[in-house]
Amino acid sequence: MHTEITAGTAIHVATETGTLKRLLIHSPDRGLGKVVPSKAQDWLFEDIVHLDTMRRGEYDYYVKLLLYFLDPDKIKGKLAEIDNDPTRSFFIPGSENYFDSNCVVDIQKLLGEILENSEVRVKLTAAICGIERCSYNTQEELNQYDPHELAKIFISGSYSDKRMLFAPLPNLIFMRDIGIVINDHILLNKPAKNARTRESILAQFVFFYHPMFGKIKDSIIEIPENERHFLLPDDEKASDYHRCTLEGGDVMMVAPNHLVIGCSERTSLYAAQQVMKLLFEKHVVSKITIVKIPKKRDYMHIDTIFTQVKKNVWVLLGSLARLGDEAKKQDLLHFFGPQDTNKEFRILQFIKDDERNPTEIENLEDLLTSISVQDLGVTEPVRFIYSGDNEFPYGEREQWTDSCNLLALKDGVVVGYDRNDKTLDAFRKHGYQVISAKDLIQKLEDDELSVETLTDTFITLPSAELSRARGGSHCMSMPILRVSAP
Ligand SMILES: NC(=O)NCCC[C@H](N)C(=O)O
Repeated sequence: MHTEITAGTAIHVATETGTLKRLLIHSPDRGLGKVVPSKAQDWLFEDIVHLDTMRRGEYDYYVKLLLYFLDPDKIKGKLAEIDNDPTRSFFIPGSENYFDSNCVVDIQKLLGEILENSEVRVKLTAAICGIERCSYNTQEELNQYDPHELAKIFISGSYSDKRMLFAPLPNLIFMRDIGIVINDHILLNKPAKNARTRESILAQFVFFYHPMFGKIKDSIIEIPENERHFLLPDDEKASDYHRCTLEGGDVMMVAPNHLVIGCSERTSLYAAQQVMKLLFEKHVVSKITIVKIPKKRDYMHIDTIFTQVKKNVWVLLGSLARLGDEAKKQDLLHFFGPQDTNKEFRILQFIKDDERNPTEIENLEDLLTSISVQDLGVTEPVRFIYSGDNEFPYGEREQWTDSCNLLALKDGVVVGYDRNDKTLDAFRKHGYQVISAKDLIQKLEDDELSVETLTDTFITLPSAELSRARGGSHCMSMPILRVSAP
């Protein structure tokens, strides 16, 4: 396994909290600095962002942290030099000082590498120019570009001289959504929103052509479109039962045998059903749970309402969980049937070869308990930490800024945003130490702490700008290799 990790070709994810060894990310690029207020919502941002703060003051900490955990040789001993470089060259793919890790991998680097092959360059340029309606001359011109500069253009939508060619891809920082590793397979997405279409084409080419994924080329799963859908008038398509869309934030590999799929604003029931069929046929997993959540911008994907912290610990939004139901039952007004968002909430579990007899699971806590106990073999009590400590109105407020969207670097050690004070208090009450990424990185650099001995820790990332983009550290990662603790 070790040689494979160094060579960078092992692909395997079977849990949400096994020690993270390799992942795909994308650092905020120049395209994010081009979002204007009138387009922010079309491009799925709540606001425009300050790019320099987002990079230097926030995202760069995420990268440094990931390097300390996954590839420390690339960073240890160099912190002062990195922090004192006003050009941030350490973080810029293609620059002389770029960290260039096989473990913390920016998709832009992989894209540049596949574009070095002229056949791939011609095909991908034609595909991008096709969806972006570029002229033939533009297509010819792009084919002549340096491959790594072309990768930047495809992602940012603009030339290095600042001219815009097409829209940016501000959401590519949310790498989770472009695909998901399920054991040793990769499931590619089918984005629900036009703003994310180009991302999925770039990802498709990277997964099919980059040698990092060469060994599993036959294990890349694409969901076929539904032929019934083609014949519907446009105005019926959006609400259509046969719509086929799926985004990675709705797919969670919780245990080697068990995949959870969210049906949400972004992932349709039809797509979930297709994935189930394909994965059961290929014997990739034996259990699939579908969690249907209200189609609301606030919830977007299931990883915005719950993520796993440790084999026996989960963070979740109380109002969509059992706690929310109990609170409602105590409110006599509920007999008069006010709007109940939970009525759209449903959990069904399907077992391979008995798909026609799914089991209904009453609430999120029961599902998460069964994953911890039955699938992961936990013997200690299963614990739930609620967004905003489930105190009104902080549960909802902090969920909006990604309190439930945490990335586990290893079992019990998670990264999340610093702004969710009540959720952080809840973590402290459950015995977690809370430490800022900045302090932790310095302590790792000074050998005052070590990654190996860290347990039950919440690492906070600065998040004023990042949270405007509507995703957290779970969304910003696409794990490719995790090694589970015995
Ligand atoms: N998995 C996630 O929840 N990803 C967050 C995606 C945020 C992005 N602005 C979007 O709306 O698609």
